[in-house]
Amino acid sequence: MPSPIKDFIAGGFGGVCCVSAGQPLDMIKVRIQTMPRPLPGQSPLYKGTFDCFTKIVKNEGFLGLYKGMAAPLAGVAPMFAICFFGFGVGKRLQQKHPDDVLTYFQLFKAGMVAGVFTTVIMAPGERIKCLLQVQAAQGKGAPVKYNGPMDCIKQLYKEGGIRSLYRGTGATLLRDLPASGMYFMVYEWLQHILTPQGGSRSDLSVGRTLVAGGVAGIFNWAVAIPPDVLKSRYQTAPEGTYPNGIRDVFKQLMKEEGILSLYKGFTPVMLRAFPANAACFMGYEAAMKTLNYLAPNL
Ligand SMILES: CC(=O)O[C@H](CC(=O)[O-])C[N+](C)(C)C
Repeated sequence: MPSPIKDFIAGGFGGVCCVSAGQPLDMIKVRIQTMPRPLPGQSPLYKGTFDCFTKIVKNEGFLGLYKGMAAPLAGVAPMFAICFFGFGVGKRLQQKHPDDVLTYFQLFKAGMVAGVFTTVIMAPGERIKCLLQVQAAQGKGAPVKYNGPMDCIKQLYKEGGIRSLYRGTGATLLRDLPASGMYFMVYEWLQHILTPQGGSRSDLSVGRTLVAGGVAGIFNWAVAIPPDVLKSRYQTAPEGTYPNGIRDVFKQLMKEEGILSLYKGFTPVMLRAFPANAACFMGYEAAMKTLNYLAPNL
């Protein structure tokens, strides 16, 4: 019988693996999604993923790619812990008996439950992360508003209380409910179809777990990118820019940049999605196996 505590601990370890493997490409994604629109005759700040990568390394050093990583590590490990815990809850809510096998649609719904759980941490975490990443994009010499994640939390709270910290919650839910559903359903589906006949899903196979985790990450983001673009814009805009929330962001983007702007950052997102989530599920499964060995009754 899967234990909620083990789901929580193993999920947290999966999150640490995910951030470590995915941070540089996440940085590139947010920089591309939020770069200012070039004026007529000007060339864009970043011409693409590789250009953005080389500019960050040239202007800020290699460690520039890992700027703002303390916040994701502190936020993402608990977020993944809650996410895997929430997935477990979502599954249990639909089972009459712990051994009941769920359909893929039921796994999708359990993933959506995980999405609801994670938003509590994800919404403020993403707001802080995006603000710090965009601030870093302004380069050396530009005025620094936030001196790190804690200062960012304090200032946001002072400016607008909890509401300001949680700005973008609707957009985060819009992104993470279907995306998390997809994430867990695809992972379980691939684990199932890649398990050889006569083998068991619970035998840990590194190759199968990496493929299933990596592809689950790709499917997660295929669904998540458009709401993610709206969310990043909304969460990093000065107060009052979009009085009707992401509806205003959507209208402005459609008017000024067209439908393709909803896929801004597609390349770095997809380049990150496979390794980051392969590492995440590998970390989760390895931690779960270790916990089952060390503490079978937990
Ligand atoms: C948006 C996000 O954090 O997606 C997670 C995968 C990733 O690439 O970080 C999945 N999930 C939202 C289910 C935690």
